[in-house]
Amino acid sequence: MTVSDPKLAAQVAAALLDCEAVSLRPTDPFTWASGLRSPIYCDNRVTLSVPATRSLLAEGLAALVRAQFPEATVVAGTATAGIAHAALAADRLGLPMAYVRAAAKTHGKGNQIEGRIRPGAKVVMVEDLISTGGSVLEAAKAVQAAGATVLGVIALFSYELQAGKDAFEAAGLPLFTLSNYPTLVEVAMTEGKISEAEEAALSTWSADPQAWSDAH
Ligand SMILES: O=P(O)(O)OC[C@H]1O[C@H](OP(=O)(O)OP(=O)(O)O)[C@H](O)[C@@H]1O
Ligand SMILES: O=C(O)c1cc(=O)[nH]c(=O)[nH]1
Repeated sequence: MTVSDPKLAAQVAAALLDCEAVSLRPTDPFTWASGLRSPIYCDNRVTLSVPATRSLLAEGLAALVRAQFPEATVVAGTATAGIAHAALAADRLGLPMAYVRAAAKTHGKGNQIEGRIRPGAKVVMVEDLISTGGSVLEAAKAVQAAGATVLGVIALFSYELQAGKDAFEAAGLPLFTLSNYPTLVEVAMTEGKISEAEEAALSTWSADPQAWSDAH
């Protein structure tokens, strides 16, 4: 898991805080896609409603593809929250775009992959947010099963959980993100957007998210 530009990581963290994408609810925890319960939720979907932030993220993702995966032939979003960001980045890159559902449709064409990913394509997966990595890595498996090569994953944000790091290592896929949890907390503290008590609570959670989840 790599943040390639610390200055951009801080800028993206500040933008997420500014558009109120980040919520803290320690006494009424969020349930994540993985089933983990958490005191924090980062709703990157709201960035689509803020043009300046949306552009910052799209430019950042496109730059990641140019720098890390110049051989990419397709940009593929993970349904649903990764789709729009993949489309915005693909448009800037002039590359084909597709998206991958969590499961194949049970009607219509029965597709899991929408748009075209041909055998031999070199695909960069786009996700909005990485917690355990389960969603995007399942989507990557569908792309591989279609005969394409997955070069790696890019995302707006990662919690940097050990479970996520292990999952990417096991899948043999590199992950590059625009920002991450440590940067978010640092910027939130510097800007006075979280109190010392909230920082301490988040620190307890991030030291062992599974234990925190089990206890809540
Ligand atoms: O790394 P993971 O543990 O898989 O968690 C992250 C995933 O969870 C969220 O999706 P969600 O399932 O809430 O659906 P959505 O994208 O349709 O909003 C998010 O958009 C990621 O896809
Ligand atoms: O793991 C998740 O489901 C998740 C966490 C988070 O902070 N934001 C989000 O959209 N999903």
